[in-house]
Amino acid sequence: MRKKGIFIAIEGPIGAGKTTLANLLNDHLCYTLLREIVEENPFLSKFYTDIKEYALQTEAFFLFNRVKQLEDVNKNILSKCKGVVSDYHIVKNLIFAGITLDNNQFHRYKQVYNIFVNDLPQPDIVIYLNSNTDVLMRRIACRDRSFERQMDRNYIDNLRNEYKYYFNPLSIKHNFTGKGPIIIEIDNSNLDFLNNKSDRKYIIDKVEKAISSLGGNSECSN
Ligand SMILES: Nc1ncnc2c1ncn2[C@@H]1O[C@H](COP(=O)(O)OP(=O)(O)OP(=O)(O)O)[C@@H](O)[C@H]1O
Ligand SMILES: Nc1nc(=O)c2ncn([C@H]3C[C@H](O)[C@@H](CO)O3)c2[nH]1
Repeated sequence: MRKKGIFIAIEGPIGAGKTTLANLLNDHLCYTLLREIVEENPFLSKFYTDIKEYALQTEAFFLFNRVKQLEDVNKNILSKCKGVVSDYHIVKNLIFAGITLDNNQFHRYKQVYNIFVNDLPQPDIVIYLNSNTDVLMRRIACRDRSFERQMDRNYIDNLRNEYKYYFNPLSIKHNFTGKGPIIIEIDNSNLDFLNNKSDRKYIIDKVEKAISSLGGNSECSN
């Protein structure tokens, strides 16, 4: 019998489809949805005009907000044996900070990250969503957030590479705490899980299989 609810986190570069998939999975599973803070970050739009200048404030804000969100979710949801679908994993702080901060800042940021992350709930399942850079750029443009209009292709390319490094099977043990989550890697370049039933089933089947291997419940109870 599990003592905690199943915790599923979705990760991947900007525009990979995390929020879209989190909504869809959550509708299917009837878990609690945890959404990342975006518009609330007062530094983010300035960050996109001058990454070097605003990186430290931006990364610090994201880190401390996520720590608070995950502490709350642990106390109020997971510990009551209810499941959570999150559209981020805390490791994204290191992935972004690794390319936006200078070496000195990153070294100090990582020390703070490590202090907090050990006490946070770790996901049981991580869905790593990826797409090629052309598709990511196209989807970011279609979504048309005002602060992402001048998105630099090199930034997205660097992010994709950093994600690849973090989710490389050889480095997963080192990058994720505890015994490590079940990782489900999905290339979302040619899928359309919003409109295509079989694409949706493809993902849901994988997730349900992972949930049942953990002794969890993937059926909606209401
Ligand atoms: N498989 C797909 N096919 C077509 N469009 C998609 C697909 N997945 C996502 N999209 C679209 O791409 C855009 C980006 O998706 P979404 O907002 O879910 O990405 P995200 O990974 O949450 O991004 P961010 O990192 O910025 O939060 C949205 O407009 C969404 O509708
Ligand atoms: N610098 C930086 N660090 C983060 O931890 C981080 N997390 C998300 N984002 C940006 C990406 C999208 O524009 C938007 C939505 O994901 O917010 C981040 N940017």
